[in-house]
Amino acid sequence: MTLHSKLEVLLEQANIEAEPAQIEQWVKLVEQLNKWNKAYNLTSVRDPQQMLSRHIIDSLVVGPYLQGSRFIDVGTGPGLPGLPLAILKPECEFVLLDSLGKRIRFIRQVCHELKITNVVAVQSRVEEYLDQATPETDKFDGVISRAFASLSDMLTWCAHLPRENGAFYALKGQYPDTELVELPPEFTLVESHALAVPGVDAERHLIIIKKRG
Ligand SMILES: C[S@@+](CC[C@H](N)C(=O)[O-])C[C@H]1O[C@@H](n2cnc3c(N)ncnc32)[C@H](O)[C@@H]1O
Repeated sequence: MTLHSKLEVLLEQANIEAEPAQIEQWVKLVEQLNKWNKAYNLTSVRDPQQMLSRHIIDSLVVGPYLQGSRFIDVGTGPGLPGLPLAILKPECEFVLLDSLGKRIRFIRQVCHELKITNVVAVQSRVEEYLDQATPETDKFDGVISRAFASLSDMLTWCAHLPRENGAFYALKGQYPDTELVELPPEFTLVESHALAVPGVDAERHLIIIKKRG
């Protein structure tokens, strides 16, 4: 089965509607991940067919929960989940941030090749990116992360990034009971969702957290 047809099946199973041009961009993203993986050590998933479910669909299932128009993906690595989401939501702006230069160079190269215009890739430690004095317009409706840090560390390092009423979206494996007990007191869990990811047997959960009002 080609990557294209396999992705079409997975998208249908996940109830994700997409234009042919978007499907083509996700396939090209997988091809770029596969091409640069050895040189840049981008992901431990080596099989492009596996990348479709474990990277593309696993990122896209977050899409329906995002509220707003400006997002940051912290610890994005090779652009996950930020790049698949930016392709899904071309009307939104995405900042993709990672401390490692080679991952940011990969994202810039992919954006150039795939003509993705709603992504800005930033090399920085998240703790050093923006500060309390940053205007609201430069802050974010959503701070997204996957496989980045404990909830407590993520919230502490990223507390200055959301706009007023903005949210944190953390993509986790098993439901993170222990991490939720240890949330810093100024934050509260607003929603959690068990996610079904076609082609992925492991548990997936989306945790949505906000600052207390
Ligand atoms: C395990 S990888 C996950 C990458 C991607 N989100 C994914 O799901 O495949 C964690 C990433 O976080 C980045 N990272 C770790 N600490 C960071 C920090 N303080 N600021 C920015 N990036 C950081 C690492 O360079 C790495 O690319």
